[in-house]
Amino acid sequence: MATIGHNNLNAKLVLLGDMGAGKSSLVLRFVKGQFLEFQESTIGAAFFSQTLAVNDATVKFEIWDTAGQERYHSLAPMYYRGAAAAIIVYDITSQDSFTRAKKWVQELQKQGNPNMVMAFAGNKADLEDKRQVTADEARVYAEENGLFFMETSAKTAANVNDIFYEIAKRLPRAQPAQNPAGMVLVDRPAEGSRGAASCCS
Ligand SMILES: Nc1nc2c(ncn2[C@@H]2O[C@H](COP(=O)(O)OP(=O)(O)OP(=O)(O)O)[C@@H](O)[C@H]2O)c(=O)[nH]1
Repeated sequence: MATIGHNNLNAKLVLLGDMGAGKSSLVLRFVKGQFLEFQESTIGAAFFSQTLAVNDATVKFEIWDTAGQERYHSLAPMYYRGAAAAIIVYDITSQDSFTRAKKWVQELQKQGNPNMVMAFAGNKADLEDKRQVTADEARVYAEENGLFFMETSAKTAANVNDIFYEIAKRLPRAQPAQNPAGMVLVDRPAEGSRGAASCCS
């Protein structure tokens, strides 16, 4: 969920997509400005955080980078449950990864937070000569499903900060802080003083 207080917003964000699509690479590029040609496959999930300034507010993303291997699929709800935003990633050089990404969208539409901001990222845009998924095909799909679409490259950094920035701008701002410390403090008059004119300014 996104929580807000004094113009500071905390937002849980999850990355989903086929193995090898470039989820970890996008996060590594966004959080550390790095890219590894041989990025290791994620086991389970990995957590990162990064803060962005957007207009007069700051958004602290709490990022869950999930593992794309099928054997980890059953863990995914733990990471997307309660998320304010998701980036569904496919690899523009792989039709299979595009098909897999659409399955993730369906799953989020059925089981995710209904107000979730969803971004659809066609990654590896630097590999134009190996392209299997056209930008038009993905854009039409994204529009039909209420997602916003960008092609990205974790390798060249194209559109990487932009996709997080776009998400930050789209997060709903009207929500009051939701017990950030997990505790509810109620300012209740002491027993016996109720109704008395003894209170309290
Ligand atoms: N050319 C190119 N290669 C990329 C890009 N993004 C990722 N890669 C490469 O693709 C491979 C897989 O990237 P990862 O970031 O591990 O993919 P992932 O989606 O996190 O994979 P899992 O952890 O298995 O789910 C790595 O060798 C990366 O170097 C990109 O934008 N361009």
